Amino acid sequence: MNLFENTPEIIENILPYDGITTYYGKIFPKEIADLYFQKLLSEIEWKSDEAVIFGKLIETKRKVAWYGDESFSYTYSGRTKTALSWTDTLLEIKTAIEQTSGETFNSCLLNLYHNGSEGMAYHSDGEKDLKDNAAISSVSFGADRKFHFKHKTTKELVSLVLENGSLLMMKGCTQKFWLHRLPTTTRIIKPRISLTFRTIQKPNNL
Ligand SMILES: O=C(O)CCC(=O)C(=O)O
Ligand SMILES: [Fe+2]
Repeated sequence: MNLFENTPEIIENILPYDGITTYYGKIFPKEIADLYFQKLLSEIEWKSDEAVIFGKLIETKRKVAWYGDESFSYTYSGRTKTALSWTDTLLEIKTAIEQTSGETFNSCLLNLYHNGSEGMAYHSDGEKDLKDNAAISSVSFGADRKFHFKHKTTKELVSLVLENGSLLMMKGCTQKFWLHRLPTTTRIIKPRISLTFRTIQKPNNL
């Protein structure tokens, strides 16, 4: 596959200050992105996510999965999860992302949003297991969805559309200063899969 056949317009930094978030645009051609969407839909062990909201354990409609180099444990939204081993498809995508960005990753959190009624509320990914200031790259397949950033103190908003086959990379101090969310919408009736590649810090005794 030649990733550079259709070199997309790169937006080096979509944030005005306090972080670096690069939008690489559609790094996969449509046919390849559609194929990856179908493969991921059937191959990944999708599970409902669990979150504690007002002291109650809630199951999300959005499905999630967690893959990595080793059986890492990772705490996300207050719940601890253990990573499954990479599939061939995930390794292929990971290699493409690493080549495009020059960054490396050891794990990936996947999200499946069945339609626009499912999203993710404002948060930042600064959990203690994540390496400080390491890049987080988000690959999108399926329906195009809006993505919002909000500065934690100035409240400035930045919005973009994450397209089918696109790559967004959050790095530097982005997580420290900015929240991000995937807003819900009634307009979108098709599903979307996102892959967020991350670097989990290994405990010192491993
Ligand atoms: O689906 C997305 O693009 C965002 C997912 C996200 O922010 C996360 O998993 O932390
Ligand atoms: Fe996130």
